[in-house]
Amino acid sequence: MIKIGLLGCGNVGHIIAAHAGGIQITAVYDIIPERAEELAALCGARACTDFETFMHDEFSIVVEAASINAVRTFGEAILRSGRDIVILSVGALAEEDFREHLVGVAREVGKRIRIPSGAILGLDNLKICQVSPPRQLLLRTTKNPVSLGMDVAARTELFKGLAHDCIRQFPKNINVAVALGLAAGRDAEVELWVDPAVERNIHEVFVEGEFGDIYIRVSNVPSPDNPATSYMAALSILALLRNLENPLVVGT
Ligand SMILES: NC(=O)C1=CN([C@@H]2O[C@H](COP(=O)(O)OP(=O)(O)OC[C@H]3O[C@@H](n4cnc5c(N)ncnc54)[C@H](OP(=O)(O)O)[C@@H]3O)[C@@H](O)[C@H]2O)C=CC1
Ligand SMILES: O=C([O-])CC(=O)C(=O)O
Repeated sequence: MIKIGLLGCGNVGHIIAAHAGGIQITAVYDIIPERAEELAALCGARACTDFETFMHDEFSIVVEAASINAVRTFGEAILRSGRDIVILSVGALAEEDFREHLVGVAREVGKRIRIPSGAILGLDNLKICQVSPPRQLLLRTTKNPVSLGMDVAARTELFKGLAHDCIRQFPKNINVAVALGLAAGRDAEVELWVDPAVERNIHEVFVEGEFGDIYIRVSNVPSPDNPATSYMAALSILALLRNLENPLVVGT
């Protein structure tokens, strides 16, 4: 059975714990000790109120569902401890220097950084763009203003530009754009909209290249405890973990 340590005991942490069949969560850590204690009690893990104690527990993978800052702070130490890391706050890898450093550490110690598909689809075959660079790679994200803690009366464009700039301004709402860029091998263009008429987190991906045209539209149910985060993102981590040891690998 795969043993994981869970870094981040918020919304995604709770969904993972609730559906962790076949996966043993041995330790959990959150910057807010009460959250770690509450989640630990739910899933039979050890509650850790500091990172060092967490790292002393027995697990082979850390699942990060905390924040970009958590990846920046703990990513290297996790890899150097001999564990793989699954990073949901993938926006941390938007900054090239940090990304190259972390990937260099992973290479040096022979460990892996895994990026789940999260709240988007298509990361598998978007890797063709690393072979055949696309003419266009655009993500249009539309969320209810509540997801961004805003109150607006009409559909409004909050951002238009490149993913690495967008994630700086909206670190909890556009990790998907960074994941798309990492899959495709180039920074994605992003439009971020809020619309009081939509109930879901809608991600539309437009790609054009010598291979043809791609349009993907994902209409995600927001998670119960954090509307900025789609429920699918937590399911995606569970699917990744369940398939880790499967000898049959599906998707590019
Ligand atoms: N790649 C993707 O497609 C997606 C990525 N995400 C990202 O996944 C992450 C988790 O999402 P979600 O569970 O909804 O978020 P939540 O805010 O519900 O939970 C995150 C938890 O981690 C804690 N935390 C934050 N920073 C640290 C740290 N440095 N050390 C320890 N604990 C920390 C938070 O505390 P506090 O509240 O005090 O910050 C909170 O308790 C977010 O970064 C989100 O943006 C989400 C959806 C899709
Ligand atoms: O990518 C993110 O940060 C969150 C997101 O858009 C989603 O969960 O739909």
